This record gives sequence, C-alpha cells and structure tokens, in this order.
Amino acid sequence: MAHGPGLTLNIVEKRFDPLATPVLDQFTLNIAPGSVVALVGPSGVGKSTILRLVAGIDRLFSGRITVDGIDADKAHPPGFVFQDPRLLPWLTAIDNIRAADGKMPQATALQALAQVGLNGYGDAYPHQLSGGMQRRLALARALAINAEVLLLDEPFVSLDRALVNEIHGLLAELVGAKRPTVLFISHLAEDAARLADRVVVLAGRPARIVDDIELPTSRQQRDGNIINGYIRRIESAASTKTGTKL
Ligand SMILES: Nc1ncnc2c1ncn2[C@@H]1O[C@H](COP(=O)(O)OP(=O)(O)OP(=O)(O)O)[C@@H](O)[C@H]1O
Repeated sequence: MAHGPGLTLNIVEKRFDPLATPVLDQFTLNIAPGSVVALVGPSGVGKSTILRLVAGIDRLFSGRITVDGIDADKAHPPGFVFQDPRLLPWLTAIDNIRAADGKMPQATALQALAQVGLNGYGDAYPHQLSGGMQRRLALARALAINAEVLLLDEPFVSLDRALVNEIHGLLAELVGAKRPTVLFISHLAEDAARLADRVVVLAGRPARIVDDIELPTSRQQRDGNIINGYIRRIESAASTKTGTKL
C-alpha cells in the first residue's frame, strides 16, 4: 500500500533571539514513512517551531529538513492544522476548503467535507458553525489537498472529549486508509496513546529528545487496557524526563 514519505530533520540551529540560547541546536529526528508520531513536552520547548520548520513555513534556520529526500520548502505542501482553525470568515465552508488550492474541484472539497461529517454544511459560513465543526472544517481543508504529510498542532485542544473521540476515530480511519506520515502535537497522553506509533518526548533549551517511545500495537487493536498502559508510560516518561506533568 502507498504511504506517506519519510521525514529527516537535521537542524543545526534554530533561534529567534540572536543573544539567547537557541530553541534547537544539533537537533536530529528521523520519521519513518507512513508513521504517526506524537511530539510531547513542556510548553515553550519548541514543538510548534519544529512543525513550522517541517511545513516550510519558517525557513529561518540552519540545517536541512527533507521529505523523501526533497528539501521541505520545495516538497508538496503538507496538510497543516493549526491550534486555532484559521478559517476565512468571508468564505463558506466549501470555499474555505477550496482556498487551500485554487485548482481544487468542487467535488474534492465536498468529499473532504463529508469525510469529517460535515455533509450539508458546504454553504455555511464559519460563524454559523460550532467550535468543534470549525475544527473539523480545518481538518477537512488539510485533508482535501491530499497531502501525504499531515502536521497537526494541538488539533484537539479545548474540544470536549466526545468530539475529540470522534475526531480520533476519523483520523485513525484516514490514517488506515491513506497512510500519510503524521506529526502531531498534543498535551494529552491519551491522544498519543490512541493515535501514535511513536511518541517523542522533548525537554530543555535547546530542546533534546529525552525519550522515544514505540507504541507497537496497531491502532485497531488498542483496547482500553492497552491504551491505559500507554498513557501511563507516556505520562511517566514526561514527568520523570521533563519534570513536568502532561
Ligand atoms: N515568532 C517567535 N518569535 C520569538 N520567539 C518565538 C517565536 N515563536 C516561538 N518563539 C519562542 O520559541 C520557543 C518555542 O516555542 P514553541 O511555540 O515552538 O513552543 P511549544 O513547545 O510549541 O509550546 P506550546 O506547547 O506552549 O505551544 C518559546 O520560547 C517561544 O517563546
């Protein structure tokens, strides 16, 4: 089955303030094709920075990030879901999706809308949708460009748990069907325990990988016990290695 590309991050240095310690220094991370990797760690450690570098949105760093060997800023654009939905208020749901790619056929946008359970809401404006629906629309926009790489920055933050479970299910289904390479940030061990194949725990300034946990059981086979075991492992790694609670 086709799957998303492998990602290699060799960041020599990323800093915002020329006088302060860099956020990233000699930071290396390799992500296997088609894997789902969760980045966890304390606030301010550099998780969103890493996502923006991989997306090619932020090019101000030294080093090299590649997507199947191609420099990230020249690779096919990833699907990116930001912490806030970032919808254009003057466009309908369908046009928000199509805005991601000027050549996108209407049918593709409609299909993405259906995939996130928003059938029938194509003509609604963002203010007519609930917060959770807006979040799903943002996800549909990321999916509609048929990206082989999905970058999700706290896609579940401040959503109620029922909706999070629904979106988890949706993502697990999409990952199973399309096998994209996914890098996502979450503050909740449960998100990682349900979705990830691998959890990378970051700490410090400059950020270091202080733990790298494989979650070998396939997503479909993760029952409550397995998920709870994974949650304990991730939370314990985060608290002992980063000194903070997730
Ligand atoms: N545009 C910017 N200008 C200056 N400093 C920045 C900028 N973006 C991020 N930083 C700094 O870089 C560091 C890493 O920020 P980043 O947003 O990547 O952390 P994070 O791990 O994603 O945090 P959170 O979990 O709170 O979102 C922080 O100290 C932050 O203040």
